Amino acid sequence: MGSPGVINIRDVSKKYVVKDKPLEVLRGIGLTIHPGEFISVVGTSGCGKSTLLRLLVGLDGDYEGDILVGGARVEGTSLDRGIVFQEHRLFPWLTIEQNVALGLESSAWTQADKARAVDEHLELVGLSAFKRAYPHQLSGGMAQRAAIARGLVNRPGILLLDEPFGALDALTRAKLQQELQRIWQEEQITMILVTHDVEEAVFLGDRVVVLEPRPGRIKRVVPVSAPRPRSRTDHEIKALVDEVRGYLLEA
Ligand SMILES: Nc1ncnc2c1ncn2[C@@H]1O[C@H](COP(=O)(O)OP(=O)(O)OP(=O)(O)O)[C@@H](O)[C@H]1O
Repeated sequence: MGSPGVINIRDVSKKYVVKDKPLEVLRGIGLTIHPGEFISVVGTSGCGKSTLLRLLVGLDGDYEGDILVGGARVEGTSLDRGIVFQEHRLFPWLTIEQNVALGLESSAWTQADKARAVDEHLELVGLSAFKRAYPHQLSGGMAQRAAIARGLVNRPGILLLDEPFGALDALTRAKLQQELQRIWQEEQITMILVTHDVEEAVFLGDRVVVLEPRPGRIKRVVPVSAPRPRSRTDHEIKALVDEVRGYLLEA
């Protein structure tokens, strides 16, 4: 675990059945994601972003085309792919430490290795002092950091993030974006972030995938070559934010 494989998404299409009628949500999605890359996915509401993440994580195997990780077809969920959602999904009756340890439930590690990994990941997200606290004692941003620790504790090669900062205020959000950038650089894993926030997508991504709706298709893949650590006031970042916004308005 830990060394991410290349992800090949080949001609992926997905339909749901709504009221006995097929609803085409994704059509002909093709993308190769390199190990250690940070990919941001943006698109208007309902264009299939979360659906694409569900297919990548292996929560839904009912689609056309292929999704391969390290050459092997995605079949169900895997300890090698962590996921973080918009709501932190921490259990209120467990401490932060116990919640993070849940990410290791099905791992074959020894208790000592598990305890060490939990401590290291609480440290990574700056929550060591809160390990014995309960979720209601944390702010929204701290709870989301705990969810990121839980997603990473198993040392997956890939972390999928579905609007992880969507419910946070602007300042907390900006802080967590910086943190996520640092964590991604430290962990050297592949991250795929779904977001509505174009600035966030450009600030964090090596490439920004712009989806167009009905059915969801890739409209553009925009490379972001600005050096890291990045600044939001960087000219290139600002110009790319405008460019991506332009594509979304056309979509
Ligand atoms: N389980 C399901 N059954 C039927 N339709 C679904 C299901 N899940 C999603 N859909 C439909 O698929 C389309 C894409 O949904 P999805 O959640 O992937 O979009 P999204 O781009 O993530 O949206 P948002 O940005 O609003 O979160 C929507 O029209 C949604 O109603």
